[in-house]
Amino acid sequence: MNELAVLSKAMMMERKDIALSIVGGFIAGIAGVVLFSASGYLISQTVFAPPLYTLIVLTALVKLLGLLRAASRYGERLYSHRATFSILSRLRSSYFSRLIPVMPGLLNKKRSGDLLSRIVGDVESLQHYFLRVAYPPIMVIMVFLTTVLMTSLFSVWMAGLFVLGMLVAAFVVPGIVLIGQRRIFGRVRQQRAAVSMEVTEVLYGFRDLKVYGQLQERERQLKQASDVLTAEQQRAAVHLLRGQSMHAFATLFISWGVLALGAYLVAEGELAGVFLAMLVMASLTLFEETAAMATLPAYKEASEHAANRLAESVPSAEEQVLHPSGLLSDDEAVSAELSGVSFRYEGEWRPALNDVTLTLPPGSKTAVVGPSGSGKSTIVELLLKLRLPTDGELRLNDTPVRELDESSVWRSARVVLQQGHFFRGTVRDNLLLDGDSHTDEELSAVLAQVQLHSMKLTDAVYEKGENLSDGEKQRLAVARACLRKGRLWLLDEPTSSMDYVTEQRVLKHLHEQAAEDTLLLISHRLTGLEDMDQIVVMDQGRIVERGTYAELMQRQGIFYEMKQIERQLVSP
Ligand SMILES: Nc1ncnc2c1ncn2[C@@H]1O[C@H](COP(=O)(O)OP(=O)(O)OP(=O)(O)O)[C@@H](O)[C@H]1O
Repeated sequence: MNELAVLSKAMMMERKDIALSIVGGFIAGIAGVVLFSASGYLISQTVFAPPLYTLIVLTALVKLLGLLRAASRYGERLYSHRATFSILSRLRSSYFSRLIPVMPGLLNKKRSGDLLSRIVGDVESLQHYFLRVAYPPIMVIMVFLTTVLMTSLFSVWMAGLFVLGMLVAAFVVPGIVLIGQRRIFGRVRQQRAAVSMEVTEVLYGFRDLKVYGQLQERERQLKQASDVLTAEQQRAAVHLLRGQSMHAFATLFISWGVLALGAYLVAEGELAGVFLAMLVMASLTLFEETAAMATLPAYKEASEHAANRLAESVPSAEEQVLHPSGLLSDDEAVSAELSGVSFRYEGEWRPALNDVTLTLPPGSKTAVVGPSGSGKSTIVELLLKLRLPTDGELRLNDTPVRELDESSVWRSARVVLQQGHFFRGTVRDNLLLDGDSHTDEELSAVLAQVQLHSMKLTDAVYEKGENLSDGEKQRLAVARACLRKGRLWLLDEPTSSMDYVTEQRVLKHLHEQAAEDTLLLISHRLTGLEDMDQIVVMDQGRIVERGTYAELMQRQGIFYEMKQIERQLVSP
């Protein structure tokens, strides 16, 4: 299902508000046409000095129509905007729910700035679809047909001219506006994506750009891209205004035509003169209602393009594997089994994991060691179902991971990744990330357990944890994991930036808390691994050695050599 199909579905769900807004818009449109026609008729009638009650009735009717028009226009705006915002929120949730599962792979292909531009700009563009694309033709057709029907009661010729005018206003003018529009709006979109990319690059790389003396140059490029975007947006706005002016000119021209034809029909005795002003006023008001048709092609094109861009960044609902329903139980420690698992990142020729077979029995403690780039973190990503194996099978609690609901996997896992993310807010906000409720006493106790005794829950945390040291960030990430309920601990170098004493205390606490759970620890240091049930040594995506600490030391293989090197480095 692409975004336009999602949009249509969302519109169906808001059908009550949409129906009410159509009724409101129709009443407002017809009330406007009748109001101005009645005013024209009233002015013409006064020339014949009619009885006072005629004028009183007409004046009262005009006032009543004025009130009706205002009230129904208000209702139309209220319901149509309410429907629009509900549709927008449905679109956002639908887009995000399809985006999240493919996010890790997507960031490999798209720059985050481009993705941001899609999430914000394109989803936002779709909000115009109902108000500016789907709604105006319905309204115009309803108001127009009713007016033509009423006009034909006075003169068929005049009704014919109205039809001609409508063809010009609804097809010819929008057709002309369409010429060149794709190019102009395409450039705006392209440039908007370019600016988003520049902004994210400058924001993410601010410090490095500054230190390497490149900041000014990047700022200059950003300003340049922003200036080009402004110029393109101006061009697009001028294009839209040109369309609107063309529409105003064409409809005014048609009203002059109505006046000329009316005068001719009056002179020929085919139309009573008292109706002339009424028909001219009706045409002026009717064509005012069609103004939205002039900008319709622009919004239609923008919405369709946005829908395509969104559809291209996430697989459609049909393409996605049916949402698996398997759940991991929180009551028992999780078991994991990788059988001949290989994994290759998209676009890479070399597999990050190559025929890996590994079992993590429930409640076991496993350490994974090995040189940088050997595939250790990739195992964690697969266990978290952030990515699926290219080959082989991965089972959690004896269920193939493909059949498990991702949220259930994430709920069962306590994760500390190498680069944990911290949000702007307080320490408390960052601890309560998963929405679980914990008392302040519990939170403070966990902070103490991870050796953050001096940190207060109200302490500020800057964006990306800028005001915390790397070791503090790691301890806060460990605290976050400790507060969760899952029975599978996945710790990717959780203590690499801590001093030796703190590291030992934090690891001791982790072992105590995870005593009954399954734990996988990726470690760059080879100390403190004596109590592990198994140690797995990886190199170039393969498991090259495995066993307990004692077994590996006795075998005097790769682990033993690594240990000797570490010992020499620590005490030369
Ligand atoms: N997002 C990615 N896209 C493409 N290749 C990747 C990606 N992430 C990792 N790789 C590659 O996959 C291989 C394994 O990476 P992985 O992060 O699993 O290694 P690691 O053993 O955890 O390394 P380190 O100890 O440095 O964290 C590396 O060659 C790396 O370049």
